[in-house]
Amino acid sequence: MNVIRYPQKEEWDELLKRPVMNVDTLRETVCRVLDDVKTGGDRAVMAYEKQFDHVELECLAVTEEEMDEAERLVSPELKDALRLAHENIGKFHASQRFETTKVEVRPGVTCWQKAVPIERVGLYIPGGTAPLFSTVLMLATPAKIAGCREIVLCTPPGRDGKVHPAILCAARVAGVNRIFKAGGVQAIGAMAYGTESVPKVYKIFGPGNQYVMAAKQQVSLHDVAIDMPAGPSEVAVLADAGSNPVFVAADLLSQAEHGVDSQVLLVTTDEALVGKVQDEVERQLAALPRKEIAEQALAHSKLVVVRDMDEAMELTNRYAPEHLIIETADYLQAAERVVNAGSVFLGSYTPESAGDYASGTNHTLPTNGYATAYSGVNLDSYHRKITFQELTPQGIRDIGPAVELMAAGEHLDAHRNAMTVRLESIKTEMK
Ligand SMILES: NC(=O)c1ccc[n+]([C@@H]2O[C@H](COP(=O)([O-])OP(=O)(O)OC[C@H]3O[C@@H](n4cnc5c(N)ncnc54)[C@H](O)[C@@H]3O)[C@@H](O)[C@H]2O)c1
Ligand SMILES: N[C@H](CO)Cc1c[nH]c[nH+]1
Ligand SMILES: [Zn+2]
Repeated sequence: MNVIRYPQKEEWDELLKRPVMNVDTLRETVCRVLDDVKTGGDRAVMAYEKQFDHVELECLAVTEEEMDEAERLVSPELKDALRLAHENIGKFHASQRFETTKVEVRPGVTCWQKAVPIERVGLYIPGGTAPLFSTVLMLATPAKIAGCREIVLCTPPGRDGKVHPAILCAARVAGVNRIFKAGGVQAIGAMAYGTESVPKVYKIFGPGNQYVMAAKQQVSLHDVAIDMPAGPSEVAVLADAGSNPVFVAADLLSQAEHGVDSQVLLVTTDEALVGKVQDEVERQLAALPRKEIAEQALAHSKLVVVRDMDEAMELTNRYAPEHLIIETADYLQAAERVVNAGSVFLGSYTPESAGDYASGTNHTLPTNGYATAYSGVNLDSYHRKITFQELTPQGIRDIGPAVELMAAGEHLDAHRNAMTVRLESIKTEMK
């Protein structure tokens, strides 16, 4: 990991750059695969499954027999863990339910909003580097609470042509309706356009690698809504002289192991902590089975020493990390100053792993600086808000003249007239 001591502000942008792929190469692949899926349907998806996932499929849909087989293969302990996580995620997301309140903005003018579930949603579950069955719970649990009628899931199969059993088990726990074997760009295309077997959905959710993230952004231009850009994982850890280097190193490695393009950042006010964290990273890394992946991610990760907490906060807010762990003595005060982050973990005993799996918050979060503008997945992501209004004759009298005037000012006479005919009708009735 590169150590950067007391960088000048002019150096921050360079320092905070993510290890992203060449945009043109990415776009070229993404557009080609999407076009093929749009025209070729299932056959194109299967051809790309062969090319990218090295698997020959005869059909994309997961069968009931495969679901039952998965149920037998997953240990009772893991099933219990899935149920515990499902319960906590459910509790937290159910607490986000929207209450409809009617507001009488003027006498006779009443407005309200209603949250209506998106009827058919598509969930993408990553499976290239690791089978992220926890993501099934993160995406399907709020979809179910929101009341989405049809929950479709796509995930890349293994080389044996099967979906990882824990993904299928989690899907059953969370109430997913239909599951398809498709990964990467071809999965996003299948859900965006629909194929012979995969239904076209109204909104696609879920994280993925840079191909998946770029494909979601591409289809969102014309074809389907998406939750947000959620790509390679990242974490910034904010630490001071009192922080535990063992915990800090563990937290950095927990995200570095996600993928070679993950990025982890330590921001500290204590120069002496850097060496201790470096030693710990080396020690813990040696014991990791996914050592090679984490090593590559660490190559473009940084340990940054800053002058004080003010600078630390400014730097992390500029970075807008997907996850921010604050392990400083004054973490509650620091938390107040967070403006840009996907999800924040407070104190020494709150590792990001807690939120990744089981505390209840959602782990599907904006990356690559998009935390400046997007929220992570939450209950509202599965809703549309439809507004309603009702005007009485009293309301028409109250706001009618203003509407007439404004419509005339915009030279929209038909708009003005829709109000005028009502005002006249009220006058006539009163006579
Ligand atoms: N932001 C979040 O909320 C969040 C949450 C969980 C995971 N993640 C991230 O999701 C990512 C998962 O990535 P992954 O690769 O393990 O799984 P993935 O399922 O996202 O990607 C695997 C698919 O990528 C496609 N692919 C691979 N190489 C390709 C190529 N050269 N050209 C075209 N397509 C190609 C294949 O079709 C394959 O099925 C990780 O980066 C992880 O950090 C992010
Ligand atoms: N940290 C990931 C989001 O960036 C989510 C995850 C799933 N499994 C483990 N971690
Ligand atoms: Zn993680």
